[in-house]
Amino acid sequence: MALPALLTNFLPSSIRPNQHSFLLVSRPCSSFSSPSAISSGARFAKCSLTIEDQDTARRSANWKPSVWDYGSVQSLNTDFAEDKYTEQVQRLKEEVKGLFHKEINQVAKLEFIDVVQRLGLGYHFETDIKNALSSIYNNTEDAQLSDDLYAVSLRFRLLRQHGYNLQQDVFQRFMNKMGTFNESLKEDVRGLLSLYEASFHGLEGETIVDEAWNFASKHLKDLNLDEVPANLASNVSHALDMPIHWRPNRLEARWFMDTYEKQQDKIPCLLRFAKVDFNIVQSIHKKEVSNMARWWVELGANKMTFFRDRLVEHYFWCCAMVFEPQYTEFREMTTKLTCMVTLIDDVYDVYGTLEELEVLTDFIVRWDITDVDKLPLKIRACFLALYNTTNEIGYWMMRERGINPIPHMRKVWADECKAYIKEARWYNKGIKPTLDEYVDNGVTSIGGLIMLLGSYFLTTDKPTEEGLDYVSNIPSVMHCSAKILRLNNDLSTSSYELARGDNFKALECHMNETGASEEATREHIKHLVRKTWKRMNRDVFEDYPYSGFGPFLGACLNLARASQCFYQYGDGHGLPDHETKAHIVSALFDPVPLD
Ligand SMILES: CC(C)=CCC/C(C)=C/COP(=O)(O)OP(=O)(O)O
Ligand SMILES: [Mg+2]
Repeated sequence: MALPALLTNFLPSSIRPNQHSFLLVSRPCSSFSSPSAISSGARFAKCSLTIEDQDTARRSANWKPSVWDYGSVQSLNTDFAEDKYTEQVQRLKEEVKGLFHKEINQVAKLEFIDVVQRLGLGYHFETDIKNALSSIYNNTEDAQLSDDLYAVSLRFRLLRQHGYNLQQDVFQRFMNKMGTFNESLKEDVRGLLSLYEASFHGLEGETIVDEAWNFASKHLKDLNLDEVPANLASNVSHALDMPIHWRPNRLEARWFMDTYEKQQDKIPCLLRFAKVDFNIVQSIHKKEVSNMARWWVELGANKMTFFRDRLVEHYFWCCAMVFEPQYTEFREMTTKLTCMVTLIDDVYDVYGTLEELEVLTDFIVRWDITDVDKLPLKIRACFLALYNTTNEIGYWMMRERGINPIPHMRKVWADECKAYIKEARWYNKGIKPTLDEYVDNGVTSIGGLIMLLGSYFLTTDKPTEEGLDYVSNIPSVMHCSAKILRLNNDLSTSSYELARGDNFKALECHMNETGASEEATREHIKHLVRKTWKRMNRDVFEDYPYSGFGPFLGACLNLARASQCFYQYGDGHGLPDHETKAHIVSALFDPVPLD
């Protein structure tokens, strides 16, 4: 019997135990034409055409196939799920819990909390951390907490992270009459680094925190790292690459374990706990991603090669949003929704003609499959996949949690498809929107809103109609998260998108509107990203009227963090065979070695 295309596409090339190469697909793939420079203004640049579905001329993105072998993903080893590790972790947890009650000075306590969080263990000690920070917030007697740049910045960062709106004035004593930081502080590398990390917790209008960011960034970049102790130097490079506040916690934990290991004053039971816990949680994630691979293969999604086949990457986005072990339903169902986002995004951006997309939009807005045969075969299959997946999740929610989210999900899908069709019309009519018009629409067309809606109702035991209404009306925190995702995406993908024939993205809109250079435009968009982070930092301080919002707020921050990481070095979603692959291997597939 001939193998279906999916299986022949994903046969493993070689198997090497103890490495994850066996998970990777090795086969020649069509080369992706390199993008023309943005600044060349290639508005309707070349794209290859193929004839499919009723002889319609279509664009093609020549997507690279998945880098993962789905057969291997379905049979991942989940050794750390065994009882012996769970028992070990319980013992270690008790031991570490005891350390929270040890009498140590306030700065040492802050450092301890920071290490616990960076090792990925914060979720085990939410109450202990809350209690410790509350007493540190109320302590005004420890001189080091107000006079030492390192300690003041660390305290500011951790308190802000946990919802205390500490005033920016705490940095005033390090500044001169000109309103800038004292130049002598540039010798204090540890202090500068701590100030730099703290400055990412600023709010709009906080000029002192902005100045802190300018000052610390400049002097950290100017350092000769060869003259700095090795571990500190490595922390500085890591921070300049991406601040802690913008990093997905699982990736940070994996990196930080190796760094902490080299620290002279490390606490061995804490490190051991971090390693074993990481591997246990990873085993849960592996089980989930293998379930997802099974679903994807059974769906036969490979037969629709005109969209990006990125199942594992989609799962990784969801895992970055909410990683804690108890949220399997969120990760699995939202992975399915994210697959649908990519599928439908590619139908609108590349595959469909404007006329077909107008009809498709009408079907999605009406949420009605009557006369679905009016749609061309492949587009019909996509619509049905999206429709069935959404309804299946709605049915599960009704059965398990007694509430029907389908009307809310329908609304978000409808809004998303209306945003897509607007972009398709712009493209087809040669309309060049202003940056504001574009971003306003782009926050919806990036697809994150459906994932964030899911992060409310799929992580809450008792979702309510009021909570669903609130989230589906897109509160500011959710809007900011999607905006950061959109801007980061455009910073990295628009040159490719223009080359294959897609609408103007943020960069081109701004360049077209203002005549600014590509370089200046990139700086402007990065500035908008930082500005949006500041708004989101404030939004998480708000009092939310509904219970069970914790994971939702975390997911908003974490989706933005995931976008910082996926798009940091290019299009890590569309072309995921570099940094994204390495991230997935280290966070999802490779256990931490235990000695
Ligand atoms: C986190 C999410 C939503 C992941 C889903 C993948 C996705 C649609 C990415 C953006 O694709 P793109 O680069 O083609 O975006 P667009 O076409 O909107 O510019
Ligand atoms: Mg697209």
